[in-house]
Amino acid sequence: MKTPAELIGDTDVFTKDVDNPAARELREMLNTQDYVFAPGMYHALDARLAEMAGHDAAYMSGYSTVLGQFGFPDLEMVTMTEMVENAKRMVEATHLPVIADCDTGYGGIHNVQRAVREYEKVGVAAIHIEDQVTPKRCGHIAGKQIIPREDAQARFEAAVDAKQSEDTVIIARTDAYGSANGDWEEHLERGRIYADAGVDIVWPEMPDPSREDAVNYAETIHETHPDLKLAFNYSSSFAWSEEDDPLTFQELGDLGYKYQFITLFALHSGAHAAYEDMKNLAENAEQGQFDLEEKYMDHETESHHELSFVDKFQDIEMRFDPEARSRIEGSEGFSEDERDPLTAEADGGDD
Ligand SMILES: O=CC(=O)O
Repeated sequence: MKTPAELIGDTDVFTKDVDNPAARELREMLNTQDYVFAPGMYHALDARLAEMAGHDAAYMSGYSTVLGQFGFPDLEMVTMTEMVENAKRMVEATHLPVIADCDTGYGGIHNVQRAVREYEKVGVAAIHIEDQVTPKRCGHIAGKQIIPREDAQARFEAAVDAKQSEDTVIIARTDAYGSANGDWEEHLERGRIYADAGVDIVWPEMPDPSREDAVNYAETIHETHPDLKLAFNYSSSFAWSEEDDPLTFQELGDLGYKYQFITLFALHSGAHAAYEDMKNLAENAEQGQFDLEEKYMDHETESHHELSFVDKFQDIEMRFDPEARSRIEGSEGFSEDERDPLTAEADGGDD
């Protein structure tokens, strides 16, 4: 028999070592590449597509998740549990390290610590936490406000302290510049304070795509923290293509913005494509399907059966179920030998 006090002893019962190989891989890339880039996305298939397309990492963007999975604006209406669940699905769907949005940490110090651990448990390589009040809002929706410096420092110290794997990467975002109660000097000072709190990367959220601000921030903070890695949001809220001379990824990498991402890249890409194709279908009936097939036949994304690794799952069936082989061979539909579901003579795999 033990008392609760004896049970907890000198150790924190909530602390369990976690191995985080994805975080080690991300750290290795951050230390050796000019920069690490991740497209923003919100679901498992996009994470797999990012890997197929040759990206370094997959970024579970908060805005993408709340809009893509719930249809909400980015106003912290989705819970930590729902965010972690989404991150878990993405981690399981790809070999890429996943960097995930952890908003404000979802409450006070205990919530922040729990959030760090929950994300680690599902295999996320890195999370970012910001210094806005809870509930937060997208950095580019008017009305954002930051918590006092001391509270923010405590938030980040608690996040670093909560890590179960020393490899897990903590990114501290400051929203000071462009908020209702912050300014440029606060933006810089908070970056320094968060770096001193032990975070791995500082993300200064910028209100516009200004080169001057990006350069100024990096040069100024590196005067006091020369080795500090920065993150840069090549934000989907800006019209980069309308800039006369937009910042380039390489230029940002040279400035020390070692982690770069485009928040809603896959969401915009998917929304645009799906809307146009659905409009065509609404206007032109089956011709809409013929036109879509023309776009994806013979393309890497042609087969949903291949994208979902059906043959691997059929192999597993055949290993564990003695009747699976004859069932698969004696029926119609996609199997390893019948790889092209669109042109297969007998195709029952139509879902
Ligand atoms: O903070 C970034 C995002 O929500 O995508």
